[in-house]
Amino acid sequence: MRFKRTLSVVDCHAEGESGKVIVGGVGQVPGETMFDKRVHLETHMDDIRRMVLFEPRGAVWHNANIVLPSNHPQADMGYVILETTEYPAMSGSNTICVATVLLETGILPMREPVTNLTLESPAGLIRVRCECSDGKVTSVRLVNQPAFCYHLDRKLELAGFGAVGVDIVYGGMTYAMVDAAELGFAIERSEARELCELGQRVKAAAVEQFAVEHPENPAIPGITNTQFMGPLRREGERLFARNTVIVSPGRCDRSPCGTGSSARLALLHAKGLMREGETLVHESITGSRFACTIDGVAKVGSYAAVVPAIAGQAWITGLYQMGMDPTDPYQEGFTMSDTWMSTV
Ligand SMILES: O=C(O)[C@H]1NCC[C@@H]1O
Repeated sequence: MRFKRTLSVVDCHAEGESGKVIVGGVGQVPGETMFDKRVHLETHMDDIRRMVLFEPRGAVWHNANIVLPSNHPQADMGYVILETTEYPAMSGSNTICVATVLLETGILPMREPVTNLTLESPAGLIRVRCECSDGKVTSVRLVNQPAFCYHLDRKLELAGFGAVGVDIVYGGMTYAMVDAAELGFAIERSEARELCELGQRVKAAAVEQFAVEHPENPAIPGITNTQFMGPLRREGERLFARNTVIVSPGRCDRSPCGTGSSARLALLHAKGLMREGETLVHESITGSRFACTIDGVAKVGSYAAVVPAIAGQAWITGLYQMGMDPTDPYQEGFTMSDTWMSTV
C-alpha cells in the first residue's frame, strides 16, 4: 500500500441524489464551528473535494460530505458538504445521507422506532428525526435553518426570452426561481439537457442583475442554482408540485432538492399560497418525492422567513477505501465539457 491519502467512503443516495459520506481519513480540520471548518477545507484542503468529486474518481452528479466531531454542546456530530462547484452552507439530500450513514454504520447508536439527532451543518444546527425499523432508516425528517426571499416577483432580462418572472430565494443555498411552463418546459427527463443549459443562463443573468447577501453570514455563497417550478395543485390538506433544480455547473438534481424545496416553501408562504403547518409533496424530475412542511415562521435579519422541514429516505450503496497513489497524474482531478459544461 502506497497511498498518500486514504479515505473511508460510504456511498449513499437520497431519493436518487448521490451523497457520499467520508467517515475517515481526512484527519484534523481546524475551526471552532462547522462553518469555520468549511472555510478551512475550501482554503487549505480543497484537494480532497477535487479528489472525491472530479474525474476520474467522481462525476458531475456526485456530492460528498465529511463527517467531523462538533464542538457545539448540543450536536451529536458535524459535517461539511462538498459539491462540484462549491461548499454549500446546507444541503437537504446530503443531510439525509449523512444521518442515514451515521445510524446504519453504527457511528451513532440507532434507537427504534425513532432516533432524534442534532447535527451541526455549516449553516447551523439541524434537528433530525429518523424513523428506524430493523436496522434501516426508513425516513429522515430534517428541520432546516430558516428560508427567505431576497427578491420577490421580479423580472429577469434573459437573452432570447425578454423579461422573465423570477424570485431570488435562500433555502440553505441561493436560488433563481423561474416558472417552468413560462419557459416552455413540463419538467420531463427528456428535457434535462435543455433545462440544464437554460438553467445555467438564468443563473448567470440572475447573478448579474440581483444582489444578495445573507444578513447573518455574508460569507454564505450567493446565487448558485436555478430552480424550475412546475404548477402547484392542492388536494385536500396537501399541496403537490414538480420541480427541478439545476445544480452548478449544470446538471439536474436527481432528488426534489432539500434546500430548493425549502426555498419553494419560503416563496409559497410569501405569496400567500401556503400556510404554517401545511405540507407540500415536492416531486423531482426523476419522480422521487420529499414531504416539505412549514414548521414555523422566523426572521432572518429584516427578512420574513419560514422554518422548513424536509422528509425523505436514503439508501447506502457501497463502502470502500478511496486512495490517491503519489504517482497518479490526476492528483487534482479534471472535468470535461461533455458532462461538466466546463473544463477545470
Ligand atoms: O438537497 C439539496 O439541498 C441538494 N441536493 C444536491 C444539491 C443541493 O445541495
